Amino acid sequence: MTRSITLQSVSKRYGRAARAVDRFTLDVKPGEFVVLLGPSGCGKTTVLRMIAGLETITDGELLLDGEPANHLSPGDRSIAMVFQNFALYPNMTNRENIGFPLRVGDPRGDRRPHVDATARMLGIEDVLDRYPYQLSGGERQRVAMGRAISRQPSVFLMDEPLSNLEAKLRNRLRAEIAQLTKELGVTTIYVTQDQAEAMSLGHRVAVMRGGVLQQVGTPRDIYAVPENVFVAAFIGTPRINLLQAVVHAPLDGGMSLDLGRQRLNLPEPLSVDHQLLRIQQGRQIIVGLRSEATRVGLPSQARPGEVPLTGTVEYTEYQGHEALVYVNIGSRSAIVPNLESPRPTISPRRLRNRGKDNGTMLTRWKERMNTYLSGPPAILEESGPQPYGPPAGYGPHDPGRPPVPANSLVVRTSPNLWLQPGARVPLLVDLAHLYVFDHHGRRICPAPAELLGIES
Ligand SMILES: Nc1ncnc2c1ncn2[C@@H]1O[C@H](COP(=O)(O)OP(=O)(O)OP(=O)(O)O)[C@@H](O)[C@H]1O
Repeated sequence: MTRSITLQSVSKRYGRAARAVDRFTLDVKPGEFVVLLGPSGCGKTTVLRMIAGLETITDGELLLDGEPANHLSPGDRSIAMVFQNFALYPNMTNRENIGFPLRVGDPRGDRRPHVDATARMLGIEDVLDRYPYQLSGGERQRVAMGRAISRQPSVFLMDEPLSNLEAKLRNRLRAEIAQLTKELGVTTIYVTQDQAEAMSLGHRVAVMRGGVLQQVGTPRDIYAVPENVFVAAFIGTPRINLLQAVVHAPLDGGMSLDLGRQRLNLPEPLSVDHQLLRIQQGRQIIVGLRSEATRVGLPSQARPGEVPLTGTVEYTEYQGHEALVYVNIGSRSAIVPNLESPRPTISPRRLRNRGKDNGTMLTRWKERMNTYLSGPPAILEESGPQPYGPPAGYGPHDPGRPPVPANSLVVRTSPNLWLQPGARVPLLVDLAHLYVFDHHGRRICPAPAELLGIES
């Protein structure tokens, strides 16, 4: 049996602290595999524990198969949890560990065939008669999964089950988990901080920040149409280039995005998406370009929709199958704070005003917007010369390497194109891959469906 899970505006407050989870709404279909993704402390585990019944729900409603479930005890929910630190009974063999849930259900039943079948599925038949301390990390995690499977749950909740394992094993087990949950067809919610893991495992991915759900969608959708700058920056390697810019839209001339020392000219006739940028005239915006949106090429080689820029090579990172070139184009990066560890916060002003004015539409709207993004998602202010240092998330950096300017644009190229630091390079930007975010961090290009009058 597999079941649906619905969270309707669910919140969790621990004591008097700010909400660890804030009005979280999600509908998980029977048999679906949904990944909760976000940095440390954003509330993922809390959501999982509320579904399992290990944490009470402060506000909102949990439905299992459409039935209210807030009041159900953990034992009545038919849910199995797998944690990152494999909680096995040390004084039981692995066979006894896997068979334990069966023993609880039917003390006299013959558990052997079931345990053997589960162990075969997980490839751990050889270690069944050993104790957990005699296993490798990967084997122990498989036994923990085996124990979860023997309960024949209708829901799997997995809390970073692979994070303690080394990279190769993690990749292998990741594939096994995908296969296993598909075979079992059990509804699964999987928590991780690793975007690559989320993208490869989830039918859908729910991105969280500071207790607030930012976006939920298929991996393809959240990569291709991130709703805000936080999602854009959290998904994808290398991290998306985010540049401070100003919309330049004179009444009598062409429209462009001013990046500092140069402009991205938007070709005429303007696309609908670009026409909608006109209302941002003179405003600070954020331009997002993934590394594959820009290539090294002369203006004469431009394909339709590509516009030229130039830059100076700062550094090249050889990756084997490709090279990442860090190019200075004279622009300034927009910094997305809290990508690593946002914490829910309540502003002192909100605290002071609490209780005084809780009625007006404007107040409620402001609250909703604040909650939606949980603090400013990007910093645009000039803050003097930026320190040189590798931008976070752009791959390994060892201390012996030359410093990489924080403002450089990362461009993906062929590994055969070796560009020396200091070289001037012509670049072509594919405007089909251009993102623009407003100063609140909301995506305005490609235009949100509701602005275009499209039902999403
Ligand atoms: N029992 C608790 N009492 C008080 N605060 C808690 C408790 N459990 C979690 N929190 C707080 O709630 C917030 C969300 O924590 P949670 O563990 O859900 O985040 P997470 O996204 O799962 O983090 P991680 O990826 O590091 O496990 C954090 O600020 C955390 O400090």
